[in-house]
Amino acid sequence: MRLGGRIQAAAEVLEDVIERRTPVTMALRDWGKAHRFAGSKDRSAIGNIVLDALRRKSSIGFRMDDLSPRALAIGAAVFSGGITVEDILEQTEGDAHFGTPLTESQIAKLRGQINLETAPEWIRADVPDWLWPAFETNFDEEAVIEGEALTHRPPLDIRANAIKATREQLDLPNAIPTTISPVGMRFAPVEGAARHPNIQSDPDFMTGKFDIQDEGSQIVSLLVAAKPGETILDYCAGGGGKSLAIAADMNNEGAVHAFDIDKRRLAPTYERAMRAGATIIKVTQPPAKSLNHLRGKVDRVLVDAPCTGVGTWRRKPDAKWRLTEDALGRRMQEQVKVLDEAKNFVKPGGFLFYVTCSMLAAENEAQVYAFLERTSDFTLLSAGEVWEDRFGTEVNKPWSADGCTLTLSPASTDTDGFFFAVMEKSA
Ligand SMILES: C[S@@+](CC[C@H](N)C(=O)[O-])C[C@H]1O[C@@H](n2cnc3c(N)ncnc32)[C@H](O)[C@@H]1O
Repeated sequence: MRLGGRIQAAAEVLEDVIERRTPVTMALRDWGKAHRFAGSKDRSAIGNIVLDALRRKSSIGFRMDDLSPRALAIGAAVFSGGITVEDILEQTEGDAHFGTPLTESQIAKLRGQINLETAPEWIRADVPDWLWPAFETNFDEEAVIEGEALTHRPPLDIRANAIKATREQLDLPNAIPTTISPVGMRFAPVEGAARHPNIQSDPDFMTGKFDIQDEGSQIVSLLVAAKPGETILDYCAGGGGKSLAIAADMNNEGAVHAFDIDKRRLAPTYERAMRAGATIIKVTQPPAKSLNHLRGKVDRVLVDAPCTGVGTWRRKPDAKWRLTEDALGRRMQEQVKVLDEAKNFVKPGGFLFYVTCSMLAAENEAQVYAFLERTSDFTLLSAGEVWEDRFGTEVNKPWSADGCTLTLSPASTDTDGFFFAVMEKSA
């Protein structure tokens, strides 16, 4: 396919996502099925334009003075994808697949006629307007920087599985060591139409020497600071990503109980633990009463709570525009529930960790403070001290709204957004 066909295809996929509210992965898959002639390079080029357009929907719409799927696709190709107006003019001349040629007005806008600096802050930050007050309250003068950093293409991070290999032993050309996690390697964000290597077919992946995990997720798992021989409960384990990281950090000695209310989400954990050789992971299927034998006995309980996923907007940009106040409210209710359930497993003198991949105070600090209000036997500890114990003082520090909890973000730590708090149960 030529450039014009790719841009037009991206516009069709965007129409499906924006106007019919189809999830972007499904819309791209459906397009691929209906256009089997398109090669893998075309698919990745189209995917990049679509995802870039969704990451920067507001700011591209402002700069193009047009929020239509076609304007967003053209704008994304130029403002994010490294394609010049001249490229488009030259390569689409007489190309029926591109549809209507660029107008004079579009050309002027693509050349920067409209200054983004004149836009309201929520547009410059590409944060939905209804969420902007919450974002501003949390990040104050950094709010635009934090929002804008969530519009960049993400890197691809892997975690060396210490049970089987160090990161130095992995053969991953083009990956560089992550700067905070001592077990991570990073493939830089792709440029233009490129895509990340398919590392799932790498022999070291298939034999469990590494797993795919964002550095932020690695970091919060390391901040649990689990010691070999301890008993850990990962109460919202999902597919087991953090259980695996914790088991490796414990040198595969002790026990990591992986539980999730949703057994379909938990299912991949069996196979992943086997591949990683993480024999200390014990998967417990719902209902939660199967965990009764652990009540009051666990050294460290991790609550990786269900949340809006604001911190993952770089990877799932359609979620940004799909999010509603109702959905946020539902997640907040679930967060109260998981904290109140999980706390019962912590032994006296043990620790409760509250983690989300959100960057909204309502799901983060506010949940922790409300929990401490209604629970008398937990004390909030300084997560900053845990951070320094683990990572020292030289690396990029996360944001902290209160000096006690931590918020990792693309802008502060060059990771996905994550919130981390640690509470100790009185002895
Ligand atoms: C953010 S995801 C966890 C991701 C996972 N820890 C990982 O690292 O891949 C939140 C999980 O909480 C689970 N969950 C929601 N309510 C729950 C509850 N009451 N008890 C246990 N798990 C719950 C959801 O099913 C979901 O898998």
